Formats: sequence, structure tokens, C-alpha cells
Amino acid sequence: MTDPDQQSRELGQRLAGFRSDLIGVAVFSAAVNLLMLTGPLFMLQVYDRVLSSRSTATLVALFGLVVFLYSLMGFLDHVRGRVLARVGAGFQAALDRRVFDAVLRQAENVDQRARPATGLRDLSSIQSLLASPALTALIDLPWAPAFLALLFIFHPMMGWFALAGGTVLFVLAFASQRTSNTAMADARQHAARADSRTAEMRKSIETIQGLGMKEPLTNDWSEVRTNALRSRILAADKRGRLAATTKAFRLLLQSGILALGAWLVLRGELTAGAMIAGSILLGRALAPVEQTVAQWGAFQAAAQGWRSLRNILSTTPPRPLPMRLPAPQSRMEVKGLAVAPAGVTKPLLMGVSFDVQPGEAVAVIGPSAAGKSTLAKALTGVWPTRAGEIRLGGAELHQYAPDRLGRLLGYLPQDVVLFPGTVAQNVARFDPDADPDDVVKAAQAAGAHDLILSLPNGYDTMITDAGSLLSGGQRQRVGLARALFGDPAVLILDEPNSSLDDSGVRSLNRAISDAKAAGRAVLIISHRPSALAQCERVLLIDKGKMRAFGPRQEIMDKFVRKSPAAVPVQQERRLEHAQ
Ligand SMILES: Nc1ncnc2c1ncn2[C@@H]1O[C@H](COP(=O)(O)OP(=O)(O)OP(=O)(O)O)[C@@H](O)[C@H]1O
Repeated sequence: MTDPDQQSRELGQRLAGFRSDLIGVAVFSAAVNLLMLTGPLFMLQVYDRVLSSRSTATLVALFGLVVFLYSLMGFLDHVRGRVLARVGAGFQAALDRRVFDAVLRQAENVDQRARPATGLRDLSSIQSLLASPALTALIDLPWAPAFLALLFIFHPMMGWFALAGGTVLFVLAFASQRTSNTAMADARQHAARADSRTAEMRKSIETIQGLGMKEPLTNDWSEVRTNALRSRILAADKRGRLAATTKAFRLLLQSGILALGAWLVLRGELTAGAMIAGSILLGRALAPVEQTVAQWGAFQAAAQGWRSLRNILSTTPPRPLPMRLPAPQSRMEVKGLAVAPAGVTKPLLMGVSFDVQPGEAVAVIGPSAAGKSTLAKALTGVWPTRAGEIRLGGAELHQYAPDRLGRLLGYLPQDVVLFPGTVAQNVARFDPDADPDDVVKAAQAAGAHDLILSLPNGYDTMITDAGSLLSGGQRQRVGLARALFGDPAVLILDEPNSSLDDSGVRSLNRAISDAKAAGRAVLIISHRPSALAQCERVLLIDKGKMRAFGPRQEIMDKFVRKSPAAVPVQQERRLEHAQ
């Protein structure tokens, strides 16, 4: 699936998978539309045969037939509705994971992340159309000319009358949709913005209150809400005006064709039955036209969704999964690395070369904004390499499937985010087959076991809202347990001690020395030297460039002492010695 044309056809191909269902719907629709003739034909017979012959038996027989035909029509109509609803659901189910993956992958691009993710909404708008009466109306639309042709057969004047009336009705209904569409889209946009502000404010309510920002932010939110309301009223006004005109015009048409029919009857050019049947036929011919136009919004949303989804899917083609490699050696080698997140052109980090061997710990140090976290994101495969290579156990990172790579690495990010679920699920990285013993083992190794047991429901305590129930230090320890889960080959710890107290630092140091003793490679990114004690070698980066890599003592003596960034490092070392 690397051919761009093929990617842009992906949606069409998925829909084509439901070809036989759609053919079935078309056949049922043909039958339903033929059965729609039951009413006019019945009228024709009643007026022209029953009333003239005064035969009750004929009336009863005809009515019995009508009951049967309408029942059949109702059944077929229901069946095609059911089939279409299932095609819609099947189409969504077939693409749900693919689109979700594409939406997540879009978020890898920093630029895209700021924009609202539309993929799943696009998919839902196509699904809604497939399952809505709008589609059945559209399927019925090609039958309108057939009804119109029958009117021409009854009398050409009736045909022309219906054609002219139908055209005016179509134009009126279409204008009603068009004029209100922009206002409706505006209203939806404002409403979505107000909703997302509500969610943001709820999430950060403590900060907002603490900083006394509630009033101004609420005013801001209220303005967006008022704008949404204003656009909605504008849209409703426009739509309402034209909808009322359309309705009155349709009723006028129905009476108009009766009047025309009566006039033709008086002139002896039409039978009374044809006059009534003509009026019913006009209704049948106009119904799908009117419904299709009335549902225009659903068609537009689905068309827009289709275009946008096609674009999303073609820019995020499915990634072929690489062959599963055996568990790698705990060794990482980096050569000439340059890194930039997707959507950023200038590399944030350049010319980095180092390695970390089994049983060894390497410290990555440097001042603020040097590019340390950038390095961690590249080493975990989260940010792409612009140049150079990163090898884990001899294989480049892309040779591992992303989820498997994640499992092989024990990554503790600088800002630990926990996900909705239990503490145990978070430690186990939501692996449904995780062995509880392994969860406890990871927590013990991180020195987080006792703290987890002290939570209201221990390992079953539910985490909500990114783990705000836990303190910063507790989150960091649970994060370390999560990093250690599954015995990863390489640990990448980004500022692992930033929120830890003394006992937390001791647990961390123990976890690092245990990992080294078990032959794992450890990378510790830190401002502080307390973590350096465990490291054999040090990588110094500054302003997005590698300045030095070598044995700890050599780097500390040669570079850190001279560098202004080293001042806090030195101070802290003295403090540690003093303790
Ligand atoms: N998503 C991003 N897009 C563009 N630039 C970014 C992005 N993330 C970080 N940067 C920039 O990259 C540079 C390095 O940031 P990084 O987070 O790697 O620094 P750091 O060394 O970890 O700093 P600290 O010790 O303060 O955490 C900074 O100048 C930062 O502004």
C-alpha cells in the first residue's frame, strides 16, 4: 500500500467490499418504487372502474390487493433500511482502527497536533449518511423521471406542470439549504470551540482559580458561546423562511395539479381517475427530490468527510510491520544523529554519537533546552531521525514494530502522564495479558510497591485525569515502575529524580544499579549530578549539539567545571558530599 493512487482509493475499495449489499439495496429500491404505483393505480381503478360499475366485489378485491402490495412495500423498505444501516456500521467498523491510527499518527506532527482531529468525525459522517433516510431518498431519486413520464402519458400538460413545479420546488429547497449552510457551519465551529474551552478549563480549574483567571477566561468562553448562538439563530431564520415558502409551494402544486386535472376532465381530455392518480403521482415524484434537498447537509458533510478522510489516509499510509526480531542485546549505538519532530524543519539536535553497553549507565547532561529530552524522544523512536542512525542490539530502530520497540525500551518521560485505568494497568502498560507478579516485581524494583499499597485500593486504585490523584513524586515512581515493567533491554530515564524525595532517590539509585547488574543498559538524562554517581560515561550536549562523550571523571573535570551550566552541578555535588 505505498502507491499514492492506491492509497487515495482505499476508501472506495472499502466501500466496494459491500458491493453485493448495495446491489441488493438497488434491487429492493426498484421494487419499492414500482410498488409506489399502487396508490395512483388504485385511484385510477376506483374512479374509472368501481364507481362506474358500482361493483363492491371489485372494490374489495382491489383493496385486498392494495393491502398486500403496501405490506410488501413496507417490508422491502424496512429491509433496505436495515441493510444500509449495516453497510454504514460495517464501513465504520472496517475503518475505525485504521482511521484512529492515522489520527494518532497525525499528532506526531507538531503542527497537526494543534489542529482539531477530524478523522473519526469524518468517518462518522459517512456512516451516518449510509444509514440515513437521505441515502434512500437519493436512491429513489432516479425513479422520479419515471413517475413524471407517467404524468406525461396521462396528459402532456400534467407532465409539463409537474416538471415546472418540481424545478421551482428544487430551486427553492436548494436555496434554503445553501443560504443557511455557512451560518450552520459557523455555529458548529463556535460550539466546538466553546466545548473545547470548557474541557480545558475543567482540566486546569485549580491553576485557573489559583491564578485568579476564572473571570476573564469565563468571559472569553461566554463570547464564543454567544457567537455560536448568534450563528445558529441566523441559520434557523434563513432556513425557516425558505422552508415555509417551500412547504406552501408544495401544497399549492398538489392543488394546482388537481385543478388542472379537473379542467382537463371538464374538457373531456382526462378521466376523473387519472386526475386523482396524477395528483398522487406528482407527490411521489416530488418526495425524493424534496427529501434529497432537505438532507443536503448530510450529503455535504459526508462528501467533505470523504475528501478529508481520503487526504488523511493517503498522508498516513499503513506501515508494513517489520519481521519480528529476537530480543536484542542491551546495547544502543548512535552515530551522527540529527533530530527534529515532524513538522519542524530545523533539527533541534545535531551531530550526536555515543553508545551505551550492557551493564553500563550513561548520563546525558547539559543546560536547559540543550536538547536532552529531544534525544530521549529520538531514542524511543517517537521523533524521526533526520540524519545518522540509532541502533538497538545492532538493528536500526525502524526494524522493530513501534509497539515492540516500546516494550524493549523502558522510557520514563520528563512529564509522567498516567492513563485512565487502574494503577496496575498503568504499570503493565495496559497489557491485557500482564502477569500480576510481573506488575508487582516492576513496582518493587522501582521502590513503588509500598506507596501503591498505601493508595485507597492499592493496585486497583483508579487513575483519572492523567494521574492527578497522585503527587508528582508518586507519579514519577509509578512511571519508573511502568518503565521497568517487562524487563526492557534499555532504560531511558528523562530527569528521573526531578520530583523525588530522598527515599525516592535511594529507590531510583537501587533500581538503576539492579538494572545494570542484570546486564541492562541505562541512559539517565539529568540536570543534576546525583544520578551521575551511577554512570560510567557522560554525554554532554549544549545548544542542540554534542560537546563531549567519555568517561565520567574526564568529562566532569574537562568540561563541566569550566562551563557555567556546571555551577549548579558542582554545587549539588558538594551538597551531596556534605550530606
Ligand atoms: N515540539 C517541539 N517543536 C519545536 N521545538 C521544540 C519542541 N520541543 C522542544 N523544542 C525545542 O527544542 C529545544 C530542546 O528542548 P529539550 O526539551 O530537548 O531540552 P532539554 O535539554 O530537555 O531541556 P530541559 O532540561 O529544560 O528539559 C528547546 O529549544 C525547545 O524549545
